[in-house]
Amino acid sequence: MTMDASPSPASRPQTMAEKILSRRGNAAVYAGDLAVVEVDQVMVVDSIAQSFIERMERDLGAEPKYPERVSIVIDHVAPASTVSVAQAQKEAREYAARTGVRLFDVGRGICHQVLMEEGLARPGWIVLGSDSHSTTYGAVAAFGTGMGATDIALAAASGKTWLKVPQSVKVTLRGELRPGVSAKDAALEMIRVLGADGATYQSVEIHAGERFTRGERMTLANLCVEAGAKAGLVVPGGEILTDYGYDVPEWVYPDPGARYVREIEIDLGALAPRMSVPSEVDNVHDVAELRGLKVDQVFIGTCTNGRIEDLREAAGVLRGRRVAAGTRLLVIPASSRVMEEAMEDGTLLTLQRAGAVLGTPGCGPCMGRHQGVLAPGEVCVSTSNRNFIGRMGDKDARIYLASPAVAAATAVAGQIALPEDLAAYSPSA
Ligand SMILES: CC(C)[C@H](C(=O)O)[C@@H](O)C(=O)O
Ligand code: SF4
Repeated sequence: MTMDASPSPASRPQTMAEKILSRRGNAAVYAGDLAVVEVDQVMVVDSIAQSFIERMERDLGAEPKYPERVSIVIDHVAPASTVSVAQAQKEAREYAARTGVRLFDVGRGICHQVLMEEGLARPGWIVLGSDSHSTTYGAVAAFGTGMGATDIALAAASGKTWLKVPQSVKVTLRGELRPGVSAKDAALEMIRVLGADGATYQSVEIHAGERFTRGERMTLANLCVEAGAKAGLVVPGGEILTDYGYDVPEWVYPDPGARYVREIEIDLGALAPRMSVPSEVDNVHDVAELRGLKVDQVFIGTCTNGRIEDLREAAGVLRGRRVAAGTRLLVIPASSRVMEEAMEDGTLLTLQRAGAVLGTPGCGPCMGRHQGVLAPGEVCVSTSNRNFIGRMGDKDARIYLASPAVAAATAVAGQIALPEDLAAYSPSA
């Protein structure tokens, strides 16, 4: 279903981004060059589908060049919340039926999670999404990036895109996380160090050796866009791709001597659970400093932390305990597969018994469109990736970003808390 992605021979060492964008048949490219590249997969989300279809049919008068390389995912407001949303989704379904592009309908899950599960992002691929968190595909060494409806339509119509090859920032993660500290904490710390605009139009190349599972790598790559990054590429390591079924081609690894604009090191062993406080993602503090703040809603889910391991981590904290009176806990699995796994192993039952409200796989209230938006003055602890003003509802609501374990502990305590604070709340094992 795709072309030979291996790169043209290069005359000097290349970063991962430079390698992936040096498609065979083109000249080898380096940061600053313009590259015209074949695109392996184009992803369109529900919120953008209508303008995508308009660009394709009205402006370009074009059909998708390779329908099998285009996927539409109905995930952001799913099931539909209003008649106009329902109408837009109906048009997206009709478009998919008419053109033969893939459609993942209501309930299948969040675009990034679904594409990964379906093997529509693979090592060395170039994946364009109409969604900023398309950097997530870097978890499996795919160059994933977000673009607007026009660029996405041009890519679908021509099978190609053009982009300036980004400079790369090298982020090296050393040491080992302490118990109770997760990849989310490492990702938040990375954004703090990079800064909210610190990697604008750059590729964040994450060197973590054999650390981190594929899901954890998704969390790291997902957050990269919060530093403005064009892509977030995690250098493959360990066993991450063996259960995924795709080989990592040798050529994908960055060359020793490749040029980076900035190099950063983070000592994982020095990290405590972290939290991003309103209203900037890079405003990151230790959870311990924030303990005790009363919380109205806790949201566990999203493309950042709605995977099975995240739900299990939350269930581990909530088992035998109850969500505090006066606090709501909303749990939304990232995909139908995650939901099935969480049903099979009892994770959902544990969460439900603890008092969680379970939602349909999808984005949920992450961007404030439905299913749990916040009232003025409310405080939410969320496992998502953005805490901007008004992001989840009213502009006077406040959002704190954290790991699933911290979110779960907070739900039990009714105030910002760490799992270790819950001794007083544990009735049974
Ligand atoms: C709706 C979509 C275009 C948007 C994005 O680009 O990221 C959303 O997913 C978000 O997280 O804000
Ligand atoms: S879960 Fe949130 S961040 Fe992820 S794609 Fe959906 S709205 Fe965007």
